[in-house]
Amino acid sequence: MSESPSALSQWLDRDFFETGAFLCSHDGKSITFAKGGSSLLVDRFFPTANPVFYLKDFYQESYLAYNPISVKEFSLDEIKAEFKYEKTDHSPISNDDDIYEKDFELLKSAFKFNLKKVVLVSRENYENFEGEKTIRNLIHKAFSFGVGTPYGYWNQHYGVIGSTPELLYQVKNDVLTTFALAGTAKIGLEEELLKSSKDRIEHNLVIQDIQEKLAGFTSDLKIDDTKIHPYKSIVHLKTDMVARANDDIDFTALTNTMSPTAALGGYPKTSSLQFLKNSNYGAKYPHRYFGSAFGLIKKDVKEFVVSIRNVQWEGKHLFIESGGGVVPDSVLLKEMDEIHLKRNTIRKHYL
Ligand SMILES: C=C(O[C@@H]1C=C(C(=O)O)C=C[C@H]1O)C(=O)O
Repeated sequence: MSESPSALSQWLDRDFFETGAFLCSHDGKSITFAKGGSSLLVDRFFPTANPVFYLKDFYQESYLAYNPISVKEFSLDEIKAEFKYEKTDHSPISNDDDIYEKDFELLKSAFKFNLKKVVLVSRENYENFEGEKTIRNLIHKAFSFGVGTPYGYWNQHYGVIGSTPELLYQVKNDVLTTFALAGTAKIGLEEELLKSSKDRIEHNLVIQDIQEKLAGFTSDLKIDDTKIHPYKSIVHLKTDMVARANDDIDFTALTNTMSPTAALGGYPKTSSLQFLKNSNYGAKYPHRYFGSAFGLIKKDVKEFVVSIRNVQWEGKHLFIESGGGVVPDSVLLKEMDEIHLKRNTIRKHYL
């Protein structure tokens, strides 16, 4: 007897592979898939009860708003049964590590001014996005990664699929959940990371940044102790934060204010973004979604993750971006190692 097709395989069609999205909830309990429909550039979230996905521009207060034709929740078992990996070759063709080095030197002199931390990024490029085959492979990989929150979004021009360790915020009922995640080491070096003053400085700037930003939107903020957070072959410093959300919260304003936090932009926000826009990397890639907010607004939950630890594509061209926080005490070779640790963890699993 042949097996009957699952609800997921019946729902999947060409629309999904042209424009689609998915997001796993922070507690891992529900996985929302979306297909078809269109994306448009907006400055404000829609006042609608229908679920809408938003991807923020890293540098600007504007969003790609994705309003799908069909939205459905599927179980992890259904997803794992549907999306299988089909072998393919994505050899690296180039990277921007030379630009990273130049920006690192520029930044070191900029620290004399009003800057405490900037998150510099590099990327590696690979051959050949292959449409449905690549999307299926990447979805399989995002859900078999083992840590983080699987997410993805694509249209005919741009796409991103990954499993992120970082929640920007979740608001459920009147509770806002978030955390500071910054400070990185290889697995096995947990004690050194907890004791590293450079990593503590980077991390505490993220706590301070989130605390300052939440002040206008929440009350009763509680900040937990800083702990180790494992992510495959990497460990991070993580501090949980929870607050009571104000009744009249404006989610566009909250997302604009929170993103990017000092974990992805820098501290203070305005001058670090100014530095990044004017950097060699910013000049080469003036349009950027890496490290920005991606999320879902629906009636009872508002949830945004930070778009990192992913594979992205533009046209046929695939790439992985990775970054790390730079403070005045940072050393170039160590920062490059951190970028390579993050990049290799993603490349080994996904490509
Ligand atoms: C920028 C990335 O990660 C971010 C930067 C970190 C750091 O500087 O230590 C740690 C976690 C993330 O907040 C990335 O994954 O590329």
